[in-house]
Amino acid sequence: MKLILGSASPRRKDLLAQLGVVPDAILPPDIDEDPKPRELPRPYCARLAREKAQAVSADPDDIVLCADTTVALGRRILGKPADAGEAAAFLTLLGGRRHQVITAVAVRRGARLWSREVVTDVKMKRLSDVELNGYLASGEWQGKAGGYAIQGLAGAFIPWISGSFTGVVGLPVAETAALLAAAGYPLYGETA
Ligand SMILES: Cc1cn([C@H]2C[C@H](O)[C@@H](COP(=O)(O)OP(=O)(O)OP(=O)(O)O)O2)c(=O)[nH]c1=O
Repeated sequence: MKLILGSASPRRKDLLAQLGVVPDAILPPDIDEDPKPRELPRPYCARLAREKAQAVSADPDDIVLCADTTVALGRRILGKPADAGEAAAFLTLLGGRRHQVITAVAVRRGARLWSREVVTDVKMKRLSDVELNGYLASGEWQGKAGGYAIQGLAGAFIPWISGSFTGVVGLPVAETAALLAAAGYPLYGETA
């Protein structure tokens, strides 16, 4: 049995390491991340995590771990901004409001799949022009759902969350540990 992390995200590798888990291989899947018409954020996020897990090729006994993080403003899905202009638009929408960060985790072993979604409420303060421009110049928005990363400079914009900090960063470690255990991964070194 091998553990395959199906993710290009360095955050996910680091959060797994927090659990003492080092993947045997990292095989990022390449799937279409476009939402379907009228698709809501939570089902969208869950679908993407499952599709990522199905897209990684693995031996029947291997465990594949994938996740997706989606920022939701009401029914609206804010993905990874294409450019600084879109990041500015997202941050302007998010500032002064509460939004949700959903991370869906999917673990697959052969034909069996275990998955969970973790929803965290996040409050972002309204950003001044200096804060917004400084953040855009940092480049930290790149590759981040909603155009920000709580674990970096944008932490200064977030006075309050309710839910899972590691979920916002990209991999909720408590739920991930439970899913890995369900799939038979020896998390605490135990042998089957
Ligand atoms: C909201 C938020 C998101 N993010 C990141 C986590 C994810 O890497 C990214 C959302 O994009 P995802 O599509 O979930 O993941 P990814 O494209 O980085 O990697 P892969 O699909 O290969 O697993 O946003 C943060 O790092 N901090 C945050 O505060």
